[in-house]
Amino acid sequence: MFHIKTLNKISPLGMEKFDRSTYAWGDDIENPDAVMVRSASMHDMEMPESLLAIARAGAGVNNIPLDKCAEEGIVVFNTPGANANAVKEIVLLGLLLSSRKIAPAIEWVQSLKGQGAEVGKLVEKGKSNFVGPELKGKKLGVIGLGAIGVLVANAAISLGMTVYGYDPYLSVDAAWGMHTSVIHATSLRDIYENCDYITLHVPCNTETKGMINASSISMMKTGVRILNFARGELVVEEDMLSALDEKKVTVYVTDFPTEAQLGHNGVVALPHLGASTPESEDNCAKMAAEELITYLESGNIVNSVNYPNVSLPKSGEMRFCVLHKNVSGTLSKISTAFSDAGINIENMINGSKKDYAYTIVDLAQKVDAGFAEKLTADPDVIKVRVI
Ligand SMILES: NC(=O)c1ccc[n+]([C@@H]2O[C@H](COP(=O)([O-])OP(=O)(O)OC[C@H]3O[C@@H](n4cnc5c(N)ncnc54)[C@H](O)[C@@H]3O)[C@@H](O)[C@H]2O)c1
Ligand SMILES: O=C(O)[C@H](O)COP(=O)(O)O
Repeated sequence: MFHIKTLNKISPLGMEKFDRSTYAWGDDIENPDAVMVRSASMHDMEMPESLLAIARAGAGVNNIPLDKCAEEGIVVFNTPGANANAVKEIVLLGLLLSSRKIAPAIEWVQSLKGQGAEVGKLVEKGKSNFVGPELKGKKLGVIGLGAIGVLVANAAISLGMTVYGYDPYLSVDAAWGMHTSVIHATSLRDIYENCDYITLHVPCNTETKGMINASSISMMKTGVRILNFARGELVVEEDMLSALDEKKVTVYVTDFPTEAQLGHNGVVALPHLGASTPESEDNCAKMAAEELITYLESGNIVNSVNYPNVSLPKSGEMRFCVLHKNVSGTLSKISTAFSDAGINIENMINGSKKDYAYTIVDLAQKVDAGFAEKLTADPDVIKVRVI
């Protein structure tokens, strides 16, 4: 029986993937084999010894201590692209919200309640306060051309915008999916100096944290509109609020509001709604559940963010799954341990990601599962599972 702890509300369509005869799940599970999470922060959580894997039903994994998990042999997954369409759609809304003064206009119209037959006249008189520019013909800079950035770039082309895209780590798949009219920005400066609208679609990490700050804003066009549906920490808050006060930035649309931003002139704040559609919640939950089932039942790793993706069709009678450090000699130590014990390896695969590696060993015959302890005795071996 596998036990899955849920730290957020996860779509039932995902949880239904787990077979009730072999899985139990809930938010009160103790000593779980796996965790399903959305945005709940796991940084201060004690990781139970039983924990083998964490699946983030979503894209951003900055709520999970990835290195600590890797050190403890806990494989972390996310669900690449599963919520990208939902975010693309809300970014299009964000572009319009940043241009057409829609939020204050809606608020103002509501304030006319009680004006009776005068409402029509008041609307016509007041509407000039809410004039805003069209998107067509304007320049949009997309920073980060992954699952979301590419969809946003392509959609903006359809709206008649000129799109600049910046991503020094662009994947081949993303390049194939991108509209050929997207202009290749070779530096952030290209984006900052040229664009009327800038939208962020990068992960939050040590490289990107605070990338929008006084210095980067100083390179931008006066009146620029900035959209942040990626993570609040990408933007230095004080610098953004000053830039709004100085009218250097016209509008900052954010999905990650803070106390200081609420009510600040030029801030359009949404309550982290990017992925909140039934479709994306279902997609993410289903993909996350499938990743956990695959890992727990076969040891194959698909879509991990802290261990390499390694899959091997199961052959033979017994499988050893070895999570280990990516240091030279470990792989040969593992295979030598089997051959020294006279155990024949039927099939074997290995992969590495930064400091960590994963090896799957299939054996033609069953051996004493206690052999796993022999492998774990090696200081470079983190965890061994026998399936
Ligand atoms: N608001 C929401 O609800 C919501 C929903 C989904 C994702 N997100 C956020 O959006 C981010 C992107 O999501 P995604 O699904 O497109 O992820 P993704 O991994 O498909 O794409 C991220 C892209 O950023 C690029 N990148 C990384 N570092 C970069 C840098 N320094 N400069 C430029 N590009 C860089 C990568 O090469 C990759 O192409 C997530 O990490 C998450 O934080 C927010
Ligand atoms: O990174 C993500 O996928 C989004 O921020 C969505 O977060 P959520 O699952 O909490 O809505």
